[in-house]
Amino acid sequence: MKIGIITGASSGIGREFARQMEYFYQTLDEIWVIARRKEKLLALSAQIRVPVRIFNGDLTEKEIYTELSNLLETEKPDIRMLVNAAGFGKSGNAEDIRRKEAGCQSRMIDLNCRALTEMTFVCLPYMSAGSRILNIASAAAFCPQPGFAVYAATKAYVLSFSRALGEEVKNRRIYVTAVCPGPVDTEFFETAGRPESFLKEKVMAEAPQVVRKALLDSRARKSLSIYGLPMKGAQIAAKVLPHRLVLKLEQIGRK
Ligand SMILES: NC(=O)c1ccc[n+]([C@@H]2O[C@H](COP(=O)([O-])OP(=O)(O)OC[C@H]3O[C@@H](n4cnc5c(N)ncnc54)[C@H](OP(=O)(O)O)[C@@H]3O)[C@@H](O)[C@H]2O)c1
Ligand SMILES: C[C@H](O)[C@H](N)C(=O)O
Repeated sequence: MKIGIITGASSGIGREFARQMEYFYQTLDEIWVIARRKEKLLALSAQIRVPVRIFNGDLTEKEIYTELSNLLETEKPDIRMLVNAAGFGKSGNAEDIRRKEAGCQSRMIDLNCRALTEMTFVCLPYMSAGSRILNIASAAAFCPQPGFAVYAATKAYVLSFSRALGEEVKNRRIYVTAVCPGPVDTEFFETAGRPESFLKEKVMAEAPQVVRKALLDSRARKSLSIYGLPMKGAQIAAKVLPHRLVLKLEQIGRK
C-alpha cells in the first residue's frame, strides 16, 4: 500500500498539501492525516478522491505516536511522502509571552521541533527509494527575529535538521525538502497574532501557491523550497549581510 502522511492537515498549509498531493502522486492508495480537530479532518476527507485515514490526536503527547507506530507495524505501508506541517507561533517579546501564557513557548518547541523529529523517525523505516519528506520550516529560519524569537529559533532547527537529514538519507534515494515560506494567509495568525512588521502584511502569500511550489521543488529533489521573490531576497540578505545589521533592520520594521 502506497501512502502519504500529513501532520497539521486540518487547516492552512497542511490541508492544502492534502488537497494537492493526489495530483502529484496518482498512485497513492491512502492519505493519512493527523491533527487535533477531527471535524476538520472529516470535512477534508470528503473533498479528496483518495481514501483518507484520520488520526485525531495531539502531536505533543505520546499516544499518537504509539497509535501510528502500531498501525505502521501491522500494515507495513510504503510511505511515499511525509509532510510535517503541524506547528504554531506566537508574536511578541519572548519574556512578555512567557508572562502572559506560561508554557506556550515550551509547547511551541515541543510541536515545531520535537514532534517533527519524532514523526520523521517513526516514518523513515517505511520509506523507500524515491520517497519524499517535506518539513515546513519558514523564512523565519533564515535569521533571528526579535518579536518572534522562539518561533524563529524552532524554524532554524527545522531547516538545519532537514538539510542534514537530507544528506544522510540521500544514499537511500529519499529526498528531504525544507519548505521556507514567508507569511501565508492561514489560521496561523489567529494563534500567533498579526505580524508585528507591516512588511510581512505586504508580502502575505496564499497557501495553494506555496504548496504547489513546494511539491514541484520536492519532485525536483531540491533541499530548499522558497516561494516568491521577497523571501528569496530575504534569504540572500540573511546570508550576505551581518546578522547584527539584519537584526537592526528587523527592529525598525516592527510596528
Ligand atoms: N502561515 C504562515 O505564515 C507560515 C509561514 C511559514 C511557515 N509556516 C508553518 O507552516 C506550518 C503550518 O502552518 P499554517 O500556516 O498552515 O497554520 P494553521 O492553519 O494554524 O495550521 C496549523 C496546523 O497544525 C495543527 N496543530 C497545531 N497544534 C497541534 C498539535 N498539538 N498536535 C497536532 N496538530 C497540531 C493544527 O491542527 P489542529 O488545531 O486541528 O490540531 C493545524 O492543522 C506551521 O509549521 C507553521 O509554522 C506558516
Ligand atoms: C509566520 C511565518 O513563519 C513567516 N515566515 C513569518 O516570519 O511571519
